[in-house]
Amino acid sequence: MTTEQTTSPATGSADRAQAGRTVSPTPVELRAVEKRYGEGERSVTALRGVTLSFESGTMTAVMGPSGSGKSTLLHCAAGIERPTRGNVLIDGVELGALDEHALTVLRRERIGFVFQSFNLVSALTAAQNVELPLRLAGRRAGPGEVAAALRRFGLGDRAGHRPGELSGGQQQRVALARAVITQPAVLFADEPTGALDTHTSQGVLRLLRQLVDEHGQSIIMVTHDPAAASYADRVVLLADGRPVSELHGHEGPEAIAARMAALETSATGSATPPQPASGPIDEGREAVRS
Ligand SMILES: Nc1ncnc2c1ncn2[C@@H]1O[C@H](COP(=O)(O)OP(=O)(O)OP(=O)(O)O)[C@@H](O)[C@H]1O
Repeated sequence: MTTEQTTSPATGSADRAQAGRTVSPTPVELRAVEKRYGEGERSVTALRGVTLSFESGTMTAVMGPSGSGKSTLLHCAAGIERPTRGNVLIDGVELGALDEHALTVLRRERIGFVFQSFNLVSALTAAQNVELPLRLAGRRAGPGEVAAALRRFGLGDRAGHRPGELSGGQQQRVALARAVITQPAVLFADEPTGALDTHTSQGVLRLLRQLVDEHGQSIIMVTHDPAAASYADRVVLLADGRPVSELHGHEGPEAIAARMAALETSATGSATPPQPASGPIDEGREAVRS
């Protein structure tokens, strides 16, 4: 693993280094990643040689027209799908070299995921949902660890509530607490505000930003929403399975929307992205993608 300790760009990196966890300067790297679905005439090439790296302690938004490959990129980067060609590295570890078990362990320990549809386990309380990734890894939460995680996301008084008793914004905050309880190298967010109203979305986006600025979390977020992308340090625009341009430095939603509009005009095809799992308790494993 080619990791090194660093104290920048945010204090959280220092926190984690002090806690004994190394912080890679490049937590996620894609090298010439291609992804093809199916074979022969009916095959679809979703990613066409994508080379991208993502810096530690930054938030990147991935945007592009429908069918441009955003979800596929996220799923390949997170080790949920295997590329047809090319390499993905998480914390310097090449995913293609890992067998299914090792990949599962790496996903569980080093990757957090939040989805548009929250993917909480409906039969479990907020606290049990947050603790789930630790339990699946065969660990118990430290004393007060789950309560502290819930408080951090403004849910200190909701620990015993089940998802059905929580608002959409509260459910997404439980999902965020669950995604970062393992201190992942990277947090992937797939349309995290897609099911929320504007006001609630802003609350969730501010929390994501706070994770980056105060805790050094690296975040990669797919979104259709220029307002959501404006919270990112960097916006990568995809078209037809390739990155075609980038915006840097907290561009306003109008500038991002204008770039998207230009891309939309040259978009090809449309997509039905893979649907995330949802369901009863034993889908908890799937819900945290471990
Ligand atoms: N499981 C699959 N089997 C076959 N084709 C797929 C599969 N998943 C995605 N595709 C195809 O790959 C291409 C990229 O899909 P992807 O879902 O990554 O795009 P997207 O940019 O996330 O789209 P959207 O914005 O509509 O969610 C599309 O042409 C899509 O039809």
